[in-house]
Amino acid sequence: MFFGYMFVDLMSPLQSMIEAQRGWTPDVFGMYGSSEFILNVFGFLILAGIILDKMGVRFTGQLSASLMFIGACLKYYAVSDSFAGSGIETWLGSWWTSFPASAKLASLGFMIFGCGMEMAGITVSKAIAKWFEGKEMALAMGLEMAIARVGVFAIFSISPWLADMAPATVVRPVAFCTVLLLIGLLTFVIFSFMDRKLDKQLGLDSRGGGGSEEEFKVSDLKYILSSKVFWIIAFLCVLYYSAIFPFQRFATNMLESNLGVSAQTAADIFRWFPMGAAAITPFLGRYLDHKGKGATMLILGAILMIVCHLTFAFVLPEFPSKPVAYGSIVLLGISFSLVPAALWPSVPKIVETRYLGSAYSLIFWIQNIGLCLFPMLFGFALKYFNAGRTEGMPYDYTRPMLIFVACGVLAMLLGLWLKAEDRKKKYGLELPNIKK
Ligand SMILES: NCCCC[C@H](N)C(=O)NCC(=O)O
Repeated sequence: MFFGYMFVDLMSPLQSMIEAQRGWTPDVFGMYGSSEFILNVFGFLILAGIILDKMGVRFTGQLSASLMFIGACLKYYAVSDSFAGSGIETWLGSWWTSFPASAKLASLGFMIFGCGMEMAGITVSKAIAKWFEGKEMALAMGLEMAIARVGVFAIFSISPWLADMAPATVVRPVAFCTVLLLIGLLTFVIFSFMDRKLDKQLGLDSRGGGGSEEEFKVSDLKYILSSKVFWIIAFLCVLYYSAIFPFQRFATNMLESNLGVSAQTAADIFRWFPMGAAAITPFLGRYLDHKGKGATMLILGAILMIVCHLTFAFVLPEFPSKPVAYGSIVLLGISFSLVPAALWPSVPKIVETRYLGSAYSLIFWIQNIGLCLFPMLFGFALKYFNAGRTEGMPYDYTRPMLIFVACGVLAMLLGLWLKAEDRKKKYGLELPNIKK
């Protein structure tokens, strides 16, 4: 997950460079960002959940890590100098000419990578639920997410540095992260040996099932889909994350534009966002394990996000101050700890273990629809509200940022609804995970 999250965001601090070197304008950049989720949205994630519940975490984990690596190799080729001037480039550049050939192939690679990445995400969640059921599950999930966030911090630091080495190029960071993904694949193979040992100790079959639980059937999906609380969690997830991950891809340029600083300085400021989240998420996970209050954390997280996005939209353009930027980034980091720390461990409380893979995949699927649409929507809004901008001028982010504010408001309302449902139906979302 560490290397996966690095790969996802390696281009985020390089928006200006990729625009200058490969002609990726903000709308192209936004569409490239969305491509990570396209195949998932068109059904791959549902299939991934079924594969996970049928085949178990070992097979699915290795398959997903392989897809991530294959997608990364394709993206590397797309931005490499050997692609420039090749026959494939000429052909890809001959249609839909406003979308550069390199962006088309990079997007295809990112799509394949995205299938693996999301499949790995649900696999890791199910594996943690399997290893830590009735124990420190939220802490374990919090630590996993913290490691992923450190990956984002690392790439916001490393990517501009690698790219800026003479001769400045976007190819170097892509190559670096592709190698890391190969190492990631190998680490999952090692995990698989450990997981097989756990199954032997627990007396489970080769896909990690066969204990007291019944086997998963595709028709079981109806139990998940007919649950109201499942839909509340799924919509809260899509709204919240749609205002985080797509924002993350534009945040460096937003800070560059609002503060009038270089891409490197902006990335140096923004990288503290995932780092703040990484530092706090495990503590919140531990708090949840021992004290509970999951639904309350979701509401609080959404409120903090609204405050931060309003600050980016209205305060920073008027007062381009670094302390204000740092303050909002840290607050957003706290929000980004509260919501994930509470959201993912809530899922095993509302569905049975045998369809946990499918439940996570359905939530990820709905979330991916948002993650796919919002970078495009935001990219288009940015271009639309900056119609008169000439090359080299900063972008005006004020009105586009209201898209993210609206997501936060709706997520907060869903959090309140979830808390009310939990009070009525006693799902235990406000209760601790550790059973004494
Ligand atoms: N590619 C970055 C998006 C990851 C989305 C993933 N479905 C997810 O929600 N992961 C949990 C998290 O909090 O990062």
